[in-house]
Amino acid sequence: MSASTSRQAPVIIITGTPGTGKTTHAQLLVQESPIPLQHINVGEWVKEKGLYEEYDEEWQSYTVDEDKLVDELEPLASAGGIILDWHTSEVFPERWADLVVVLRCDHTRLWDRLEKRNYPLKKIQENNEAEIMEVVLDEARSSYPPEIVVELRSENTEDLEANVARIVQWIEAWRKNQEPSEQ
Ligand SMILES: Nc1ncnc2c1ncn2[C@@H]1O[C@H](COP(=O)(O)OP(=O)(O)OP(=O)(O)O)[C@@H](O)[C@H]1O
Repeated sequence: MSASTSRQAPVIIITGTPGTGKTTHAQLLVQESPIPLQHINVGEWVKEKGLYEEYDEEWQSYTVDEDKLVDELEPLASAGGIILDWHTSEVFPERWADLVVVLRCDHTRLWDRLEKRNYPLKKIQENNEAEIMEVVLDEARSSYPPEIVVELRSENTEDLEANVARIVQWIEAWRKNQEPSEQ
């Protein structure tokens, strides 16, 4: 059992290869959730709060200072009521997580989404390969108990809406579980 028993609201991690739809899901979930949730786009946080060691020009990405990141997020995770949106999950301690959603997408569709962002070819290839090899899914499965890791397809709007509805149902059930049982 996670540390959630002392929280009023859960910690939901939404992970997946870049472009699978984490931010799109998190934004809709904030709107649909029966309880207030704060969406933390971890990549943006890292930039805004300077939680990185350096900027890698070649890969056009930041090398994250993971210790600083975890320290910064700790109070928020302890309080609960957050969605952590990031392409990697193993950095977040197991005790934080109540639900880990891993978004998946067909790799050709993913390629198109990343191309639209004008990513360098190398970065598109790397992400595409990671999606095919299930890197993010494997990482989540090796970092959290299997019963809290859910793999969901994110190909189209129907998937998006169904996934968010499913997470909302999970939140309702989580809330019920937190209520003290009647004697
Ligand atoms: N289920 C979906 N149906 C249709 N379009 C989607 C879906 N998921 C994502 N997209 C589209 O794909 C693009 C990338 O989505 P988004 O920014 O949410 O991905 P991400 O996983 O958060 O990426 P990153 O890790 O780089 O932040 C956006 O243009 C978004 O509209």
